Amino acid sequence: MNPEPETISDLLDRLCEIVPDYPSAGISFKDLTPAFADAAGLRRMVDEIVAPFSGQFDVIAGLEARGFVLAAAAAYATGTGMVTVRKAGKLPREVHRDEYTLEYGTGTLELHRDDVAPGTRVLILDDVLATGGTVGSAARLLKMVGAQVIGVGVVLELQGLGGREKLSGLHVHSLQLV
Ligand SMILES: O=P(O)(O)OC[C@H]1O[C@H](OP(=O)(O)OP(=O)(O)O)[C@H](O)[C@@H]1O
Ligand SMILES: Nc1ncnc2[nH]cnc12
Repeated sequence: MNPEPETISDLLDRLCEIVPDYPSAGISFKDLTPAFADAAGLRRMVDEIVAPFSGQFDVIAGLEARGFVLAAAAAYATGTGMVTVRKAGKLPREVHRDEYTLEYGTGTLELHRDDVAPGTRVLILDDVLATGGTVGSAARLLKMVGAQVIGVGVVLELQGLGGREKLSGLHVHSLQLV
């Protein structure tokens, strides 16, 4: 008899490393690099993160840096393009800029003004949703160019940090609550 297939939750428990006090004291850092490095892990995460949004998006936005891994793979798998939402100072042409706060600091995200045409339906992907600062910022940038954010996919949703509440009005799909 075949063994039961591993659930996505069991897979993530196995392939996510928890690093205490990184990048600063008191933060329990969820490191998904082992899951990205695992062939079956990467495939499961990508397939399951886009599944609820099938047919609803024209392009996938990846949030620097770990969101790029998921977004590029998901764009290839679904036959769409991928847009990079980057940390400040990395994009060479005219950008929109937005400042935000996250669990362990503050940041600035940028999006090229012409990378997404008005009316484009965009799915945002990232590895972790914590306070929602990063995804909220990306959603504002996409709004500035007239795009329609149809949803947000994340691998891990950290509970108790208010991320989902901050993104009220957006369809947020997470593979695991931690
Ligand atoms: O919901 P939030 O509180 O905004 O936190 C989530 C964000 O934090 C991490 O990125 P980080 O800024 O550490 O950047 P990195 O991916 O470049 O390491 C993570 O990859 C998310 O993008
Ligand atoms: N605890 C955490 N682990 C990994 N990424 C994060 N982004 C924000 N908080 C995080």
